[in-house]
Amino acid sequence: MRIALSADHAGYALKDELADWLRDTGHDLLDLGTNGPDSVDYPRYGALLAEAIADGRAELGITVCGSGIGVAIAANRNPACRCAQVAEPLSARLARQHNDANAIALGARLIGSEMAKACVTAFLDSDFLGDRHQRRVDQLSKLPQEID
Ligand SMILES: O=C(CO)[C@H](O)[C@H](O)[C@H](O)COP(=O)(O)O
Repeated sequence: MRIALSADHAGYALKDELADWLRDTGHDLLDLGTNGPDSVDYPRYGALLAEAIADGRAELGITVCGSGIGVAIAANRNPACRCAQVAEPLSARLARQHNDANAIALGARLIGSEMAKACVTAFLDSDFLGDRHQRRVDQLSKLPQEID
């Protein structure tokens, strides 16, 4: 399973730290940048992550900006992406179990690297529970056209 990573300038250092850690633990990664501190705009990096998931280059994604909010909003513009902004591991676990999230967004200005790693571990170690949650995820896929 390949994991895509992306970040803006506010998130690239945490993204790179997570990439080193994930590589060391044997994960296959797709690093979509950015790769330095020069200011860039987060919509591109949220969108690049979602595109990699949509076209099958990655199964899961981790995206980072200052708060995690901007990249999450951008990623979720792609209907193939269900990206949850998380700041603690329970939310990361529930995002997989209930929402079948295929990406998480982290805020490098909000949480430290140990909390970020705890979120990533919870996300990667959890599975979608299906059942009633599948019905709701199916409904998400039909939005905004069909609201019962
Ligand atoms: O999109 C964001 C907020 O929703 C991110 O935190 C960005 O990283 C942030 O806005 C970048 O801010 P900067 O002042 O340009 O570094």
